[in-house]
Amino acid sequence: MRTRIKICGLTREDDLLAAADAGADALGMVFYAGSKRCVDVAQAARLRRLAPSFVSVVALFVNPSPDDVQRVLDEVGPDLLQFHGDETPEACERYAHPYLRAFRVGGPTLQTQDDIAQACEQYAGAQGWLFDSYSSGYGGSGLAFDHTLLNGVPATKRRAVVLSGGLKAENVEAAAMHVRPWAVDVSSGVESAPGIKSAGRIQEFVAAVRAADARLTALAG
Ligand SMILES: O=C(O)c1ccccc1N[C@@H]1O[C@H](COP(=O)(O)O)[C@@H](O)[C@H]1O
Repeated sequence: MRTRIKICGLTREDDLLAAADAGADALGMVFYAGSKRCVDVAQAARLRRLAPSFVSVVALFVNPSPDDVQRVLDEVGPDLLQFHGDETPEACERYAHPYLRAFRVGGPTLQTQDDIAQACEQYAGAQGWLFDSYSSGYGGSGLAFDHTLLNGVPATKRRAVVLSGGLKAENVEAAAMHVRPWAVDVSSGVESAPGIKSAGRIQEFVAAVRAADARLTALAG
């Protein structure tokens, strides 16, 4: 049992290296002008080159134009795309590139376990389903949601589940024990200011996830 960890919203070289050194499996960069964590393509390409082998790079978009996504694919070369807006399945799949579909749980169309089950079915082509909380912006709010709604995810699809939304060192162990996701994703919870990560907070977050893994392994054994 090893819950994968994505650290999102990286904007600085030192932060990216701190996340990799702490044991992150994935490093996220935001290409959404409405975010305080938005990076331009040139900076993202520099950051991407620093990512060590066997650590994935994820490019996050909110309702992007196809040209913008293609430019990031060509110039940054992310391993995964993350669509965090209102993109249709067709819009996510047009690049023939693996992607995460983010669902903003608690929003008008995602209120119940059935709503979530339907959303998962609609985006069956996604590499993973990322569950974030609904907020007035599109994400990175630091807000959590009712994790019991994830009982709507088909039981056979645990490997698709990425839990996010308001996670931090203080709550991720309990959240991982309850949801048992494949991966967790965090942005605000490891920051000292928007877009400025704290190496100490990242290390605490990773340690808390590993504590959940140890407890889940003991329970399984
Ligand atoms: O990080 C952002 O600024 C952002 C902007 C727009 C959409 C998504 C964004 N981040 C993602 O939001 C979730 C939750 O973040 P938090 O830990 O609650 O701050 C996470 O998946 C980020 O990748």
